[in-house]
Amino acid sequence: MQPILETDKLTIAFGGHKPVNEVSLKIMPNTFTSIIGPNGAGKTTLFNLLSGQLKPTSGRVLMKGKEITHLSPAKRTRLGMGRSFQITNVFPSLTVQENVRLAVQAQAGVYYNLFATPKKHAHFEKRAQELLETVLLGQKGDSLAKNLAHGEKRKLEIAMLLALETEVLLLDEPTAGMSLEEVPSILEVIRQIKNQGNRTILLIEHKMDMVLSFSERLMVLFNGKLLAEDTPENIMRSELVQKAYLGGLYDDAS
Ligand SMILES: Nc1ncnc2c1ncn2[C@@H]1O[C@H](COP(=O)(O)OP(=O)(O)OP(=O)(O)O)[C@@H](O)[C@H]1O
Repeated sequence: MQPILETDKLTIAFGGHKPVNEVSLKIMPNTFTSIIGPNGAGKTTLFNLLSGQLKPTSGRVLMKGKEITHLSPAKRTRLGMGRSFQITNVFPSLTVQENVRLAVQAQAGVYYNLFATPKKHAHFEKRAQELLETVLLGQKGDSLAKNLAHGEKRKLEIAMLLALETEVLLLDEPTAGMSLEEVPSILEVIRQIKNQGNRTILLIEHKMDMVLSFSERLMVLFNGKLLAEDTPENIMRSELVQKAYLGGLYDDAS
């Protein structure tokens, strides 16, 4: 089977420093992979390279076997790659429902028209409502986006990514900045999306309990290098990884 996402010796250098250094990875379709590693290991930089926010110094990024190394983030989104929490087109003064409906319409090629024909409108509205239910915002459709709590905004962003029919979902610390009460429901959202079984999810996360409960594969980044890639069980047993962790180099796993 062809990987849905692949990198080949992906490298970015800032001066002499290489936060991502010859990383070659393969992500298979409909899998859940977490990327772990200490602060500064290069995880977010790797996401920036995958999503196109940064261009590599060398190496390649491929999606479904097609090279996308030089495509803009918008073009990658159109190919089905979505990164959460970087959505710039949430309209704060529109309702939650309207925001998701516009994303559904954008995917259908009917841009920024709040007043589509009644039949189409009903179809878009129904799809928007389904997505809101997937992200547990089914009761919040009429709220203005700007009035949502932080965790709810993140759920809205995920609904909009799903509306764009994102096949590859890049989640960068989805529970960061959330109150303790907000965390379980975002975990439930991620679980539901995983259980639908039709998305490939890449997660950057420090919370090891979350990583272990979701992931089929783990990738360990260390000093910009891919130190290990395996099942969570094997990674946890790996001497190399334990050395990195126990050597005091990884002190923020919680
Ligand atoms: N634009 C940039 N210019 C120079 N250095 C950068 C730039 N972006 C990232 N870096 C450096 O790359 C390294 C990796 O940072 P990155 O944010 O990718 O790590 P991380 O693994 O995501 O860390 P954290 O877990 O703390 O989020 C850091 O040393 C950082 O200072």
